[in-house]
Formats: sequence, structure tokens, C-alpha cells
Amino acid sequence: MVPSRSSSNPPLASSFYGSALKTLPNGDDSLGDNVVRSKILLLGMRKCGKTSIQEVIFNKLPPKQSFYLEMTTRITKHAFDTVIPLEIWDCPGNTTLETLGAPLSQFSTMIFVIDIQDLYGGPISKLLSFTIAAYQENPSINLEVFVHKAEANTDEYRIENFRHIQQRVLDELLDESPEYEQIPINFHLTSIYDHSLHEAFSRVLQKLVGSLPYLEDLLNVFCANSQASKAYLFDVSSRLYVATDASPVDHTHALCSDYLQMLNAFGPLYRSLSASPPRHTLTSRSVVASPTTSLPTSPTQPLSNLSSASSTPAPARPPLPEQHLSSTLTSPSPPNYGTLSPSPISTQTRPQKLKYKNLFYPSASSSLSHTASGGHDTIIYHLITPRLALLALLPTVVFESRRGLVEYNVVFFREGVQEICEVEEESRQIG
Ligand SMILES: Nc1nc2c(ncn2[C@@H]2O[C@H](COP(=O)(O)OP(=O)(O)OP(=O)(O)O)[C@@H](O)[C@H]2O)c(=O)[nH]1
Repeated sequence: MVPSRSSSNPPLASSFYGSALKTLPNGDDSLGDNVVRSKILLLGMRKCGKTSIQEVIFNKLPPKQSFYLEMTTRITKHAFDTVIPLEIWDCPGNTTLETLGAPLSQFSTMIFVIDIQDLYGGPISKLLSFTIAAYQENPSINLEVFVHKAEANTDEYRIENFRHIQQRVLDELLDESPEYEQIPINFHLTSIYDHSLHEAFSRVLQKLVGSLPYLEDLLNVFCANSQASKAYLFDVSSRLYVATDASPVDHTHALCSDYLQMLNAFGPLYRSLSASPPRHTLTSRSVVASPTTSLPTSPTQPLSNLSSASSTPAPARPPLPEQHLSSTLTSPSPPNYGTLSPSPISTQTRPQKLKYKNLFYPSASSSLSHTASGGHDTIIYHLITPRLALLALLPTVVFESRRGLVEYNVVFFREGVQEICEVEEESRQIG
């Protein structure tokens, strides 16, 4: 089936687990869903790949099918719910400041797409006019440039063209006025045919998530206490990572993204099975659906603290079991696993949050062949909220010997993330 961009019938995609993308009917200004959405403006010349970017990330369009997308003739607004609600404006190639029909101050982010194979004169002068106007109207706007279709160039030309575009934009801004030198513009090399697009868009998204430092703190603590070498909090549907721990993002991003894609593809096959309680082992050892997890109680911190942008240190809540795993690893006598059996993670009767009540949290794991360091790693997946999942890598030996404790740490991690998400949602409710 050829995907059409001109359809005015929402939704394009939705699912219970995962994010939902809705296309707003032409002319509609809002979804009427009473939430404040962060608006992202997607601009560029004709055929530079704007709609492909939006469709591949948010509507699971197979990249090769982007060839059949029709030309965008009117501004199309897409609403997408992840850790924060987004509204993406896909603009036709001939959009100007006058025809945009909205002040640039409304937007949190402007993404300007430049085809790496294009002649750069036209796109760059358009980029400059939007950048200067955006900066004057809204100095705090995030300005992002996607140098797109990067895979079409050889490695050598890709980097050369990327640098050339970057330099030319900065030079021309400076020519306009010396004060524009300070405009912060971020450049990304992207392609729908590899992971670069998801990685770049993830970085764009992260700048909009006010609670990012807290999510990162939770991931750092999880990694430290579970001996994980890397952990990501992914939006399940779009496969954008909304946060990661402090270690550098490397090839593990592609690994986790591919694993999530595989689970997204096969997950629905298991859903009906896992609907019946209590727990079902779905494959020999790799995919497990757990029933609703009862979350351990811990003292509640005022939720407003979590969302404040002040320099307050990491919130007192959620209290992850500090050193829990590491201390037991060095403990001479084996810990009492008691209620720490792998799945269900905890069966204690604890107060549950209404919002996440009656949900079940599938998990999965797979052991990987030799890693660069020569050892074996295991990749784990745990659903954290209906939209977010934790993906992490840890040594297989740790996973096999201390799986219960790793999963116990996941319970605390989940509780922390759920609270942060609740705060984000509350702060964006209108009325
Ligand atoms: N090689 C390559 N082609 C791409 C990439 N992204 C998009 N394309 C192709 O570029 C062409 C135009 O893509 P669109 O998404 O329709 O571009 P657009 O900017 O929305 O076009 P208009 O609606 O005319 O403004 C299609 O043939 C896509 O398959 C990419 O990363 N690499």
C-alpha cells in the first residue's frame, strides 16, 4: 500500500503499548486533548526528505517506501505522544515566513533539512532567513540542521560536504551581522537508511525533556548498581532514546535500537498469550511477560521538585537500592533472594499508582556473541511505562548469576521513571 501524506483521517498509527501518532486534519490548530505540546517545525526545500523523516520515525514507514510519498502541499501537523507530547509541523518546500501562518515564538525547535546532494545556495539562504527570524522572535528556540541523505555520499565526501555546509552557514550568518555569531545551531548528519536519523532526532527530543537530568541520574544509578555498561530509556514506538547514562553513546545505540525493532515486530504475536495471568515464558529463555508488578513503597518526594529546572541535586525520590547489586556481588554469603525472584519481580502487596495499575511489564533478554572487549554481554529489555522501555547491556556472567537482583533494580528504576512521567504529564495538563 502506498502511504499517503495528505490523508486527514487520524490516527495513522496507534497502539496500547507504544506511542501514538495522530495527524491533525488540515486547518486544525490543536488536537483538543488539553495538553501543552512542544512544537517542532520541520523545514527545508522540496524533496529534501522532510516527510520521510517524520514518517520513518513516527509512523514506522519502511525507508524504501518513502520513495512513494506524495509531495506536501499544505502544512501538516502530527501529534505524537512520548515522554512529552509533541506536535510536528511538516511544511511544504515553498513555505516562507509569511506563509507559515504562526509566529516562530510558538515553536520549541526548528529542524531545517538540507539534502547533502543539493546545490546549497537556495537551502542556505532559506535556512538563514528562518534562523535569524527565529532567533529574534524566540532566542531560546533549538535550531537544528539535518544534513540529510548522508548515506548517498561516500565517507570522504560526506564529511567534506557536511563541513562545507556547516562553515558556509556560519560564515553567511556572520556576514549578516556579527551578533549572529552567537546563534547556537546544531548540525547532524542523517539518513533514513541507517541509525543516524534516530540518533539525531533523539538528541533533538532530549533538549525538550525538562526532567532529562533526573532520568539520566536514574540510568546512572541503575548502571552502577547492576554492572550495566550502557543503558537507554527508549520510546518504544519511535525507537528514539529519551535518555541514556553518562557513558558515551556508541555502537550500543544501534544494537539496542535493532533489538527493540525486533521486539516491536514480534511482540504482538505474544500479546494474547501474556494477557492471561500470571506469568508466561514465551520462548525458551529470551522473552518473558511479567504480570503487573507491585511497586515497593518508598517515601514520597513532592512531585514539583522533580520537574523544577533549578540546580537542586538529584531528587530524593526515587531511592534506587544504592549499591544493592554491587554489595551483594562482593558479599561472602549469598543474599537472601526471598521476594527477589526474577519474575514476577516482587509480589509484595504495595500501594500502586492508579495510572499504571493493571499493566503488565514484558521483559526480554538475549545473550550476544563476543563483544569488542572479548567477553559476552546480555542485552535486556524491560517495559517501564506503556511508552518507555529500558534497554541495557551487562556482562552475561552478571546477568546469569544475579538476574533477580538486576530485575529488582529495574522495579525501583521503573517507579522513579513513572513518577517523573506523571510530573511531566501533570505539568502539561491544561486547566
Ligand atoms: N537516499 C536517500 N533518500 C532519501 C532519504 N530521505 C528521503 N529520501 C528520498 O527523498 C525523496 C523526497 O522525500 P520526501 O520525504 O518526499 O521529501 P519532502 O521534503 O517531504 O518533499 P516535499 O513534500 O516535496 O517538500 C524521496 O524519494 C525519498 O525516498 C535519505 O535519507 N536518503
